[in-house]
Amino acid sequence: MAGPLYARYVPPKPGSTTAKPQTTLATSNERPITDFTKQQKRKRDEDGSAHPRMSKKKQTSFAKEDSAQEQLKHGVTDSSTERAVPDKVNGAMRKDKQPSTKRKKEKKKQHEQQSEAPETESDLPTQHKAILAKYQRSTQRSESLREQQPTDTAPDDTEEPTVLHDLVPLPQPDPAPESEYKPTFSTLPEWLAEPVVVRAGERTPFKNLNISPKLLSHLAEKGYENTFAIQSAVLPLLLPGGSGQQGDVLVSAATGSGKTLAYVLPLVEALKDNVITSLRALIVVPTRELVTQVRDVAELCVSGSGLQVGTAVGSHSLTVEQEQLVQRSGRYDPDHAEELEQRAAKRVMRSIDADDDLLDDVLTCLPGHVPEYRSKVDILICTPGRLVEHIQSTRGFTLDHLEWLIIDEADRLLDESFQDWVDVVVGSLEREKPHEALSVKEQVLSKTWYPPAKKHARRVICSATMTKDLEKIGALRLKRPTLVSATDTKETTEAMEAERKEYSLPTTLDEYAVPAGDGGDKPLYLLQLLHNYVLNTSYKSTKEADLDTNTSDTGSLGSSDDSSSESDSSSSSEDSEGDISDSEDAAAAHEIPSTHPSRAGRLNQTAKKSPAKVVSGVLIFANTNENTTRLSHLLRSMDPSLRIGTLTISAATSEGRKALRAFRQAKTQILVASDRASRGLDLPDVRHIINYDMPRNMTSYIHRVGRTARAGKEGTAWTLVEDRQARWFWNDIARNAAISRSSDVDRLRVDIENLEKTTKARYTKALGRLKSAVEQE
Ligand SMILES: Nc1ncnc2c1ncn2[C@@H]1O[C@H](COP(=O)(O)OP(=O)(O)OP(=O)(O)O)[C@@H](O)[C@H]1O
Repeated sequence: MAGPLYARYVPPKPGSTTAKPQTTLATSNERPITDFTKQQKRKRDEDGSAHPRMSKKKQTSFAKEDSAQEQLKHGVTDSSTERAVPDKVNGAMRKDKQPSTKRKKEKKKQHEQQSEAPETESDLPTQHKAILAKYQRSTQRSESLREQQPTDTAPDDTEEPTVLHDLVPLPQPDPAPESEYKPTFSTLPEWLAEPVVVRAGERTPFKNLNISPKLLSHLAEKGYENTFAIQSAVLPLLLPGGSGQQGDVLVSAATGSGKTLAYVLPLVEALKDNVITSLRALIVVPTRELVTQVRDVAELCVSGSGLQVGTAVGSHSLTVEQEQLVQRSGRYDPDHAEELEQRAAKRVMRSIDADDDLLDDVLTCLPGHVPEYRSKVDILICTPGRLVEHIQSTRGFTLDHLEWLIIDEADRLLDESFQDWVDVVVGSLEREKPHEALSVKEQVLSKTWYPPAKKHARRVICSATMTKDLEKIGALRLKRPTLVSATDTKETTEAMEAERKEYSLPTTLDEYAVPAGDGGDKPLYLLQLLHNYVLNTSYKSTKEADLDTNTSDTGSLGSSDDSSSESDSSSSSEDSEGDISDSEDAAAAHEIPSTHPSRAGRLNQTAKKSPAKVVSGVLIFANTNENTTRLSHLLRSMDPSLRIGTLTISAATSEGRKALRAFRQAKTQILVASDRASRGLDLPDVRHIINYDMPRNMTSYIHRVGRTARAGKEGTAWTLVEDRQARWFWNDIARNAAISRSSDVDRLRVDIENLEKTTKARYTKALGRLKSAVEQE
């Protein structure tokens, strides 16, 4: 049997005068048609019959083949009909079988015929005419058919409407509701994505926890009988014998929720039985004020236990601190001493170990003795920069014995590099202990095939605004971590989880936004706010009249009386505030009298308190040191009766400490501060926070307002909002879905238009004085 004869037609090259058919074989295993095939073909040609076993398809193919050969013989070009193409191949194949001279002659003849090809139809031979006529007929027929066919767009008027005859469409079920897409994956690790959430208000008596009686008595002295919510979740995890299985713990809870005690108690409980003093717990906090504050809590817990608490802050002299932290003595060890003495002698010759500080101490030791260092503290509370200094330059200061590493205000500490403190501390924790630092048991075991694994210093990481940045958290090399998250709000745990609230504000906190126009007269707004709503002092009579009679012209706050509401709404409609737009309008719905009668009542109570006795402090935040000092200066000269303290980052420690002490003791009623006071400070009786300058971000807002409403006490936060800041404030702070708050932020309008002339004059004078003071600087 012949192989399959597929061929591809190659059209003539453009410009060639002849329409010579070319063929290209598609198969390589072609072979000439066998004699048998030729005989069969010849027979078929003679009697017009097909091969008995030939299929119909093949018969048609042969018929086509013959007709094409006929056409070729008579010089019909390929382009005349498509159907001739495959047949021409066979024709060519057959020609291949002819001797080459014969083929050449035939080609020549063909060429001559084609070059003499007739131009008109009448010149064509009769057979060709018939083919051409057939072709033309078929084209005409297909064209007429195409014309008859209706187009898609044509309206089908002829179609009759379908009569259903009792056939009604079957009722179809409603489409299945598409379920809301909930990703089954998280980019966060499971422990971080799904924290242990503590219910608000969950309290446990301290005595029910694994706490020693002595510690319990210290707590009782302070009046602490029951845990706060976060403590009831964290203490069982961290206390010795608890359920924590020594894993690391991250604590995320609102400001003032008692995180300090939650980590100080367990570490004191765990270390209290140690006989030898060594540095076993390190508490890192961002500011020196916090160092002092945490030390107070630690001192309370360690009293009577023999544990030593030390501090390290950048503002103290390094040498003094070194003395306070490390005890240097000599140990009799003649072999080692000899070696060290030799090295020390070489160093004197400046040949080796120029930086080996240990050798300094060798020279001061008794003969045959080597220097030995011991930590003077068990618990060290420090700022990160100074810690790095001690690790790098204090002889004998080592973290080799560390069992607890606490990082408070972690998001802030991990955000800022502080001399790459994380890498230095973690690196120091992970290095192999020198042989001398090993206990006798460890020394013996270290010589075996299976030396004991280095003990992991347990990490406790705390913040009110815990970072979820894995890179930052990863740098701490946590082991089996658990995130404990507490909300001090009334929302249920489920609601919190559903809404994925990341931060929470204390339930006892009230928040107000005070529109301050374009910000040009912010000091006046502040003064009005202070006198009428916060301190309620010199303007008290006016204010009380406002609250009682609702004829206020100094602010929109009044009672829940209808007339008051009217005056409020009219005043707010008159105040058209440029770009405040929709967010502000929405916020206008939270104007105090109509929406929060309870809160208005609370504010009325505050306002009606005796003006003579200032019962609570006010913390005013400005953004920079310069703003802080200037504002403090301006307020003093506008109203000399105000007792004001100032706390800036640049203030010397003693100045800052003095300012804080005076404020704590209520010698000053107002503390104007930079963000130095925004983190962690636990100032008693701070009833009001005023954001004179808008905080730079949401985190900063949470920490600032968290200086009030602590430990279940009430507090109020006021934020002066300039027109250009309104949109950002309402969207990112006041209505931020990530913040869980017990009530909405209200807007309070403070009117400075109708201020008394004397106040305005005083303000202008004060500005003049400030200007000259600034010029003198
Ligand atoms: N169990 C308790 N009972 C009563 N008061 C407590 C209890 N625990 C802590 N406090 C008090 O609550 C106040 C706030 O505690 P703490 O300063 O530890 O809060 P915090 O969560 O660390 O706040 P921040 O995030 O602002 O640093 C402190 O005055 C502390 O004395």
